[in-house]
Amino acid sequence: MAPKKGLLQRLDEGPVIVRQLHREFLRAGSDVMQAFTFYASDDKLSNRGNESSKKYTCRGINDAACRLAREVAEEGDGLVAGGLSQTPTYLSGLGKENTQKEFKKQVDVFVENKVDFLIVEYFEHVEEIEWAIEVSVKTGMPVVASMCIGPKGDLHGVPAGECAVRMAKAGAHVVGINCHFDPFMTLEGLRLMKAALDAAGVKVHLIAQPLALHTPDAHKQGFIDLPEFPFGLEPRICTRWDMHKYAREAYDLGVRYIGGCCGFEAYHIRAVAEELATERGRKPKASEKHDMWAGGLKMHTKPWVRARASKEYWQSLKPSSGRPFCSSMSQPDKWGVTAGDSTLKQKTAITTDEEIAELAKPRRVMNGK
Ligand code: MET
Ligand SMILES: [Zn+2]
Repeated sequence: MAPKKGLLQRLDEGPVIVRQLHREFLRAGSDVMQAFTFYASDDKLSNRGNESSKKYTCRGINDAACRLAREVAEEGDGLVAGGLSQTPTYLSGLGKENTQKEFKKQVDVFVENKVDFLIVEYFEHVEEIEWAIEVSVKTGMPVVASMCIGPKGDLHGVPAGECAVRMAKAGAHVVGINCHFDPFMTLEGLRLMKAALDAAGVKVHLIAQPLALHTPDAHKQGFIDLPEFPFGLEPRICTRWDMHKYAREAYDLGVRYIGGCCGFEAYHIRAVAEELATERGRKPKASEKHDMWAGGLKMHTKPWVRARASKEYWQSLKPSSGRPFCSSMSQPDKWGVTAGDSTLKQKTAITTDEEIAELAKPRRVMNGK
């Protein structure tokens, strides 16, 4: 008889690869191995509606993710964080008790795995994140809370500053913004948060985990409404030089948890860590084979490329896109722009075949025809 498979083997969809992904970021300078637990609540996993998803449970995924993150964190001096995010239960209007039950199941696994802290992230509604913070602080662990909002506030119309104050008052030790907007729009939102926290006399640390994508044309709901979301966003990717600028601006603003969300690759994090090497008192491991500010180009065979081995050159570069028929800005999806305050409303607003057909049409661009 074949031996029974253990949990990790049953969930074996490439733990080697997951470990390696953590490892790349650890070497690039990440202090935190954030376990891959995003959206891994039971209600979300069963929401996926396909047969194969049934083998994935909140407990199974979160447990395996925590173990893998810890294994790699121990290869350096990394911390492990377990993350919670928004739930279908909240969006379906099923109320506080049911929503908190979903959070509690995830948090229990994080407690059992002795993660170093919790990240409550990617919430569009401040009310829901308050419920998540409430459950999280009961563990006694440090709680980081970030919303996927921009300078225009949450999807119920609560301003960014007020969201920050409410997250802090709910008990979060670090508050801020993740995902949905580019680094510079995210920092705009954080400026508003900082001002409101200062005005309210509330002392907490700040976190930024922006996209590694330029989104100057995004509206209230961020990159979700861009026509390129989610599979055509590559032309918007930030360069490592954008990340140097982001890291410096974030630090100067007083942000001390400076990270990244969708689109970030290890080299982006290395740029952040190198920009702040003096403040951090060290360079990342990956910098042993990487000269800052393109120093390695001094060895290039072509003299005009050798001439680019300078901070000034890369800091002032305006990179071309190489796409002559593309505009720099898109027209965000009209549902995201106009549907207003709640994702719930947006979901129910789109009902007819005509509306769906309209949505599927290629989007016009702002500067073109
Ligand atoms: C859509 S935001 C995703 C956040 C999560 N921490 C992740 O990196 O997967
Ligand atoms: Zn993201």
